[in-house]
Amino acid sequence: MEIWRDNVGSISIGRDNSPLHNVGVQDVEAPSILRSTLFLDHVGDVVLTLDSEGLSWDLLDSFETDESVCLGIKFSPKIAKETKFFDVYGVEFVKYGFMHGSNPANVGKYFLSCKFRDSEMHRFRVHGVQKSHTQPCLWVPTTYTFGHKDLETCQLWVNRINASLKIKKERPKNLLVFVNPRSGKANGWRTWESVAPIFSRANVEVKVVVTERAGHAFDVMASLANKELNSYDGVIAVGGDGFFNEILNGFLLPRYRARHPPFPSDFIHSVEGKGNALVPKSNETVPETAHKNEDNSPLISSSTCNRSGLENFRTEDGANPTDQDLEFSRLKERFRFGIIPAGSTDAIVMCTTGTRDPVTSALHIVLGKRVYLDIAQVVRWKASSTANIEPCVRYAASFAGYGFYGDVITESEKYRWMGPKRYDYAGTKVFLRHRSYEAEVAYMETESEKINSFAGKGHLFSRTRAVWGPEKSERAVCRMNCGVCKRRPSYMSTRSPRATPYSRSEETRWRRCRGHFLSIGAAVISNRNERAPDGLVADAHLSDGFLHLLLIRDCPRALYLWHLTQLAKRGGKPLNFEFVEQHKTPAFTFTSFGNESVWNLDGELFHAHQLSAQVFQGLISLFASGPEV
Ligand SMILES: Nc1ncnc2c1ncn2[C@@H]1O[C@H](COP(=O)(O)OP(=O)(O)OP(=O)(O)O)[C@@H](O)[C@H]1O
Repeated sequence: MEIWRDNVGSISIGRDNSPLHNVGVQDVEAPSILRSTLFLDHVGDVVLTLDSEGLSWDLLDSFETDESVCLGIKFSPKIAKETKFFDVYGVEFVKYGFMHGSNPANVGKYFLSCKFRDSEMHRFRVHGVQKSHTQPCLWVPTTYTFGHKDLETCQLWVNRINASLKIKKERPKNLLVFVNPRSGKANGWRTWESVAPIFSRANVEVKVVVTERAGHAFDVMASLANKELNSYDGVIAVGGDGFFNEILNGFLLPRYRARHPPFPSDFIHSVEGKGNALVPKSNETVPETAHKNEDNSPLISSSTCNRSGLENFRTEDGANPTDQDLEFSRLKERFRFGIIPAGSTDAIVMCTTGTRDPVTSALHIVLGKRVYLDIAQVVRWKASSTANIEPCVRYAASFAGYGFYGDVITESEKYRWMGPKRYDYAGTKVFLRHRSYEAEVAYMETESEKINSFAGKGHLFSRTRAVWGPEKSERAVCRMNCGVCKRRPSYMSTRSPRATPYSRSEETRWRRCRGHFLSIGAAVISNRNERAPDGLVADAHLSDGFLHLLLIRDCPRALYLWHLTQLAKRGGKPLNFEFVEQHKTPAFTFTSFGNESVWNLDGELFHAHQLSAQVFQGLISLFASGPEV
């Protein structure tokens, strides 16, 4: 290939070595190679090449060799030499101005030959992403500023880079952003301000709504027509898990209709089953009693509860979905959620990006990453022991917890002014109370669960494993491009994607346990956070179609403290206690035998005396690529 170069003119060479003509913005189909001599800020003259993959550059004076030798010492340039388009999120003109000569710290060879040069020229900046050297989950923005005396040459490059970025269809162009100014240490707005420039550099249009009260984001999401929502590529929550939960419910409650999980007493003892094996009663219907919403939740009015609760969606056995269902299904496929962490816990961000960093999250969003997330549908049947049955649906993306977890969230609400520290304070208070609650839980048994209980009846080793759960080395931790999350769970294999695991009652077996529990929790994802670095359940996945039911039976306070300290430790084994049961299940039901009954859904209060929950595999997608742990 013949290359012609000088310091003023640009060079453009096509695949066939023929010079290219200036390429317009629309000219996406242009030949794929462009090459010019440009000045790279803090480096010097480079030959810049654009091809279908990205940009690469070589120092002009070392075009043929990458290193120089002086007094027998080799000097290799430390500067980056390329950036791929999948890591580039924007390009922009910057004002005509100074470009700086080579930086001795960066370019060994240039240091030796002392080629410093500062001069004014036309400039453009390419914005990309790079992984931090110390923490692979942390992404940092990088900028390369190129300059040329000739404006047209810069224009040509900006147009060509823009054209290459435009064909990245997964990248968002228009987003709805909710900012909770009260999140965490009340710094939601500052967090948004710190990342907003990333969105403008990436040419993403944003409509920003700063919430004025709890429930505001829910109301906006619930009231938008599907057509209007469709004009956005997604919605971004600048806040914590509770705020994200509000937006998620505003999206799903008025639009997504799914068959409910069974009512807690919808079971009869299995004919072949011994002990606590149960099957759901077929064709059981739940009384549709109108009842006032007793939950003081600002999120869901009783009308929303009734509407979403009573419309059982039965499409899996032949019924046709309505136009509205089809419209929602299409919307759900393309629409994505994003979270810019500003809350007190931020477990969903930790699990989906591997870190808790607003800039990393913003970069995941503008680069159009996608990861699917399981969502738990929680149906409260009765808010209190004396209430009538009135189904009320809520969705949770991370966790549903009762007992200790419900009490901590109730207590912590009184100390919101403390910011994130309120959880430590409330946690200590609740721990010292050491209360247990009588309840009954029934969960659907899956094949893997059966294997565990069968193994438990064998020799001692197997039994120890069944009670204590898998050893750490056996855990398949969820990662980027996780294979487990791509599989359909075994309980779904013979059914349509819409079918729930108990569509055919004869195929499912449930197990029941009653007792006094310190806590009951259902983790949708691992829930890694700063207080539990491996998460509540280290081997939970983002979209494997399972809930991890944790039943923590009453035990001496010292043992419970031991369990909690294991949770707080990296590499700890919080589930390796006899009083802790872990069941991987797609659904469970719960009935309290006490008077108070408070659940914690994604960090938000939910009063429920009787409830059922089920998981929907990969129901929504997030602008994230999964943790790189
Ligand atoms: N403008 C507002 N004023 C008061 N509360 C608000 C406002 N906007 C949203 N909220 C409510 O604040 C609650 C908590 O918000 P968020 O989840 O962002 O922070 P957090 O509780 O500190 O973090 P985390 O949930 O991660 O622990 C949510 O329930 C949300 O409904």
